[in-house]
Amino acid sequence: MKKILVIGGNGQLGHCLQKIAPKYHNLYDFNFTGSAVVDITNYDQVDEAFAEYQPDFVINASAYTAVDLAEKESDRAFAVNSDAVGNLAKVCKDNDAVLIHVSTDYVFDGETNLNYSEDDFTNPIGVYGASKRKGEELALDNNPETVILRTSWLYSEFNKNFVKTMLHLFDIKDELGIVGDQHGQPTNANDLAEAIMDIIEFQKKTFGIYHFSNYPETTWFEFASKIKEFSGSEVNLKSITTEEFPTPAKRPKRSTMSLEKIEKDYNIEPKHWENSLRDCVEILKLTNA
Ligand SMILES: NC(=O)C1=CN([C@@H]2O[C@H](COP(=O)(O)OP(=O)(O)OC[C@H]3O[C@@H](n4cnc5c(N)ncnc54)[C@H](OP(=O)(O)O)[C@@H]3O)[C@@H](O)[C@H]2O)C=CC1
Ligand SMILES: Cc1cn([C@H]2C[C@H](O)[C@@H](COP(=O)(O)OP(=O)(O)O[C@H]3O[C@@H](C)C(=O)[C@@H](O)[C@H]3O)O2)c(=O)[nH]c1=O
Repeated sequence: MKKILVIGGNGQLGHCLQKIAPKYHNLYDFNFTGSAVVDITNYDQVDEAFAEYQPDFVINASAYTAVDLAEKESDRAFAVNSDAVGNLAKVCKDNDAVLIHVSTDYVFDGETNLNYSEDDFTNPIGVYGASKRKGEELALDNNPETVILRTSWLYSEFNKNFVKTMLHLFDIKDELGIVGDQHGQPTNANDLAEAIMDIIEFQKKTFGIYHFSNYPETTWFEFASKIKEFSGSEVNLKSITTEEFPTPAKRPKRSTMSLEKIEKDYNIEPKHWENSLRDCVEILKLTNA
């Protein structure tokens, strides 16, 4: 049986992978590790994990994802999102394991009206995006046979994310201002977990950078408006500008990504974000999470 090692197994994506793992129990032996057991910046722990689990595939679901805090904790962000990823790619190469790594739309500056393709020029405007971009480069330099999935605006029923933040704020506020001039593609992390498994299952693998998200594009305001609709909240939402919601880190104005390459090479069709959002809000309503 092929073995899959998941690093960052307690994060949002890690939980979604844990959720679908039972579907594959006849095909793959999964090992989920959290940062307490495998700290990706501790290269000895990474080596020990490879020696113990001898994985055929490694999914890197770990990352430093605090976009605003990264502006102050740049060293930590680069250690986790760049250097450790470069090391992991090298260890995968040395051990004949295929690395599936996850990156972000925040590698782009967002100053375009078009959907970014995988080859488009990157120009991160914050520390988090810069650290993720450096991780992409180091991974591919050290191991060209790495699959990098760039995704965007992830949410799910697990951990902290925009959907859960909104539902919480809807409960405690009468009115909320949400930025309406930043465009992107919300993505249910459960769909990302499925796409990762589809790639692992795909026989004729191709490597490099792929974009994966739900589609089409929207704004944070429209996204919040649908969360409101699906949850049945009575909150009053107001579309505001980026300038009216100052944050320590800048966010791209339009980081929308073309999804053609993954469809062509891996036969993975994107799902409409509203359908995937509806599923998530239903789960959250049922579980009161
Ligand atoms: N969230 C989003 O909106 C988006 C995320 N992405 C990318 O998707 C991937 C998954 O993100 P998501 O699941 O949301 O992230 P989360 O923040 O939910 O989870 C990240 C996980 O990484 C772990 N981690 C942090 N530092 C280390 C470390 N040194 N060693 C091992 N594990 C560590 C954390 O564990 P612990 O807390 O125990 O330290 C946490 O469980 C990441 O690569 C992220 O950059 C891309 C686009 C959007
Ligand atoms: C809470 C809140 C946020 N906002 C805005 C701020 C920001 O522009 C936008 C989203 O805010 P958040 O801080 O939740 O999202 P942010 O951390 O920027 O999300 C990003 O996370 C990283 C990890 C990624 O890789 C990206 O793809 C993206 O998902 O919503 C409001 O306008 N009103 C509000 O009440």
